[in-house]
Amino acid sequence: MGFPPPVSKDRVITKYPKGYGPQASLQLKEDWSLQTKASCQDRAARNQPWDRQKMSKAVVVGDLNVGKTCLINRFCKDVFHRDYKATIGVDFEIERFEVAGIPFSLQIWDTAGQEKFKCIASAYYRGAQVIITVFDMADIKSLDHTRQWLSEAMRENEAESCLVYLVGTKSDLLSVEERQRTEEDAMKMAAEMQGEFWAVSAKSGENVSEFFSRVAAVALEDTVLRDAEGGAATSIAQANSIRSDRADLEERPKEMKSNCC
Ligand SMILES: Nc1nc2c(ncn2[C@@H]2O[C@H](COP(=O)(O)OP(=O)(O)OP(=O)(O)O)[C@@H](O)[C@H]2O)c(=O)[nH]1
Repeated sequence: MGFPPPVSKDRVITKYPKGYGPQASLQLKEDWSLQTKASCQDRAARNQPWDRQKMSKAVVVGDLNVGKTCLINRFCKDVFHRDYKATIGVDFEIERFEVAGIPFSLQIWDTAGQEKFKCIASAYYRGAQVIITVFDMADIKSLDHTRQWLSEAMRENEAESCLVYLVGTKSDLLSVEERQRTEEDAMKMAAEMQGEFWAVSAKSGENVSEFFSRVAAVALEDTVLRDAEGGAATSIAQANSIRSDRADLEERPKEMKSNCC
């Protein structure tokens, strides 16, 4: 089976990461629950094989051109491209973390915002524990559309509950006043979605790794608590379904793309 490569230092999360701000989140706690910490200590002591480690699926949705791919690329590869290249269908990256002492992987699915590719992308919403709805802070219409993106993602996903994030990108393009106004509107939308708001810039890197660290820490806790409720099989079953998603993505016949588009 072998050992996985070590997790890079900036993916080791020992302290519960803060949210974007007190008004941006419904969840203001400052640490993992005692149950989560006890469970993590227990798992770390048992040193479980890496192929049975916890994994969560996050899907990133939103209008075309809002900056979904750039956000993921900034976090996973630390690059930023100025030129727009539309995502065709879906793609994903896996980022490995160590959270509260245990290995944890976040699978981040980048989906196409273009209408003609939507039917490919929505087939991959299934099994997502985290839904990240993205809008462009310099294009207020894209904020209005996040409601629709979230409801479609929830419908296709079929999960009972999800962790919801509303992310405003391109914060570097706004003046202080514009940013303040847009953030106020976005925080209202996030509250309506029962989600958490973040403002980021893939160009400058502002808040990108803080955001994904927060997602990883919250998702790990959610997974641990679900396991405690539903038996240890939950996250392993989920990891298996994620693996089969990858196989599906690679093997799905080309005709699906041509039928859709
Ligand atoms: N100034 C600025 N431009 C950005 C930022 N993020 C993305 N962009 C630009 O916005 C355009 C679209 O970015 P993408 O990440 O490709 O958008 P997308 O949402 O993935 O688009 P689809 O794949 O069509 O759904 C590109 O030209 C990027 O350079 C940012 O933080 N600041």
